Amino acid sequence: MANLDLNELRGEIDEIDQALQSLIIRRTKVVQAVGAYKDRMIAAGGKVKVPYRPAREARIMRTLVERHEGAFPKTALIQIWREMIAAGTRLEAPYTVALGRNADGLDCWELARLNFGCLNEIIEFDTPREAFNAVEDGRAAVGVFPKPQLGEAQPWWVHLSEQSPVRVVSKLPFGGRPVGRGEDTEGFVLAAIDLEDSGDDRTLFVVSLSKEISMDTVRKKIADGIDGSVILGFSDDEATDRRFVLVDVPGFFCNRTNAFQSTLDAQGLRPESLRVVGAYAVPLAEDALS
Ligand SMILES: O=C(O)C(=O)C[C@]1(C(=O)O)C=C[C@@H](O)C=C1
Repeated sequence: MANLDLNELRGEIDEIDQALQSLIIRRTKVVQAVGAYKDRMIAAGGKVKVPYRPAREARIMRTLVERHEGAFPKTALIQIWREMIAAGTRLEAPYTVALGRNADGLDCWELARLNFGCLNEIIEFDTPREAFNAVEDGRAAVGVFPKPQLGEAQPWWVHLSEQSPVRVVSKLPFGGRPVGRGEDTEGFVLAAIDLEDSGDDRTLFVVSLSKEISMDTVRKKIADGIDGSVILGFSDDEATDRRFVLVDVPGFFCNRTNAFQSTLDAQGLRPESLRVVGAYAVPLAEDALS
């Protein structure tokens, strides 16, 4: 009798597996149609050639987590979709990942593997400049770089210049950390794509200020001006008296740089220049995943 029940249950699992597989086959055909649409846009002169759309992915993941129920862990659910999305994106265009490390040798290999799936090649580079170049010249579709550290030497984000189409487009981990190695790492994804609003985002600015203003003053004034803003890094320009500061601001500010400029002016910081260097979907909170 027990055996009979087991066979019945396994029969039901087989049925479910087949239904899931049929849906994956169907989803893949739709993703290929999206790829063909993007190809037509590129042929018509569209400049964005990388199929990665992190804002759309963030919306998909948030919806999955919101409607989930039952015992299956949400982080594992997300990982199933990560594999599906990464494998499908690869059908749209080559999807190589450039891995940047910081001056301490830290990288985000585990985060890159989890986010971009088991199939995509991860190329490791010795310097942030080399990894950045690979994204810029199209040898890699995306780059994964460790979260900047305050006061670090040669930060990678100084390469996000006005002349470069490369931007920060996503933060990792988005939903669920690696278990064990890499569990404490955080990173940013870089790509040469347009910044899109996911509905819950943060924006990264590089602000050029006089070195005469102390970092304590900068920190205090920016924190007073914008609730929830964080300074992620700073880098002194050797040749001038300028200092570049990387500021992470809540909200999607890409079309509203004036608002940020006015806030800094009101705080008396008067930046010489101010640029958006990225925007990213706010990752899922740990408690939303439990
Ligand atoms: O919606 C798109 O633009 C797609 O290419 C489809 C898809 C997906 O598999 O759902 C794949 C890659 C993108 O990063 C986002 C979503």
